[in-house]
Amino acid sequence: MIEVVHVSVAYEQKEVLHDISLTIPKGRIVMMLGENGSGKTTLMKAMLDKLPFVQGDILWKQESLRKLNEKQRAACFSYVPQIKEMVADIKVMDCIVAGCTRRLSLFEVPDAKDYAKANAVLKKFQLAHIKDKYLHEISGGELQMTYVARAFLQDSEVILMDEPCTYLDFQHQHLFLQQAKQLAQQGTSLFISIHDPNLALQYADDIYILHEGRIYTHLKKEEPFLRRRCCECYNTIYGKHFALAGDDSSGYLVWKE
Ligand SMILES: Nc1ncnc2c1ncn2[C@@H]1O[C@H](COP(=O)(O)OP(=O)(O)OP(=O)(O)O)[C@@H](O)[C@H]1O
Repeated sequence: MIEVVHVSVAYEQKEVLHDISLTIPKGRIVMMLGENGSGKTTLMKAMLDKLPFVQGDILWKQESLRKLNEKQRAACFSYVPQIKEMVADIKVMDCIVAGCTRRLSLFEVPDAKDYAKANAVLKKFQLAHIKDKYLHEISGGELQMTYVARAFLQDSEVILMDEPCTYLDFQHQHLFLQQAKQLAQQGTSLFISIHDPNLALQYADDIYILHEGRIYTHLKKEEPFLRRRCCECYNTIYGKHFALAGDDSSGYLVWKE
């Protein structure tokens, strides 16, 4: 379990995240929604120790993450960055099996089992045909799925994903989130930033809505009137533009003219 405890983060002197507290429990999918610039990427980077905090702490099994060295941190987290952060231009298969390397010792290389796992995940994503292509030869959505596949192979306890659905078509969004759900059922914790509230309502166990650098609300799957409350929250933040189409157990948010 990861606990973010009263974290504030600033760029130069300007604070952009204010007093954030949230929990990512074991085996749950936690999704973070929020308008552009609300601070989702900033929070993920702070969790990865890429940005210093103004105040607060992030705890992993009740110990400060800041006490972990890079190797310990890598064993704990996998990270799927926004696609604008391009990794090296290598072949898709090499990129995915690279996910295994950090649990291997210095002189070990990925073995047949690792390649079999990589092939299996590509097959589940219906992308077996891209495995021998270079990253610059595939589409934005295929690149996104490649990064996701790499993270899924890392066997880390927590996976952080920054807007992984952005470039995915409708089918691949669901293929990816179905796999995420399976990983969560096996005990992995997933922390995903996303813009589509309907995907969050369908797949998240916890939803945090960020607004202007603060947590505006926390919705839990188990609580009643989840969809209605999410809709009310959007209407309060963004003006009365949203309605719930359908009932509270399966309805979805729509934009009203
Ligand atoms: N390197 C930086 N230097 C200064 N300010 C930054 C930097 N990166 C982000 N910001 C600012 O911090 C705030 C939060 O940005 P962040 O990228 O975390 O938002 P986000 O919620 O991930 O947005 P989006 O949905 O558009 O990806 C924004 O006001 C942004 O302009």
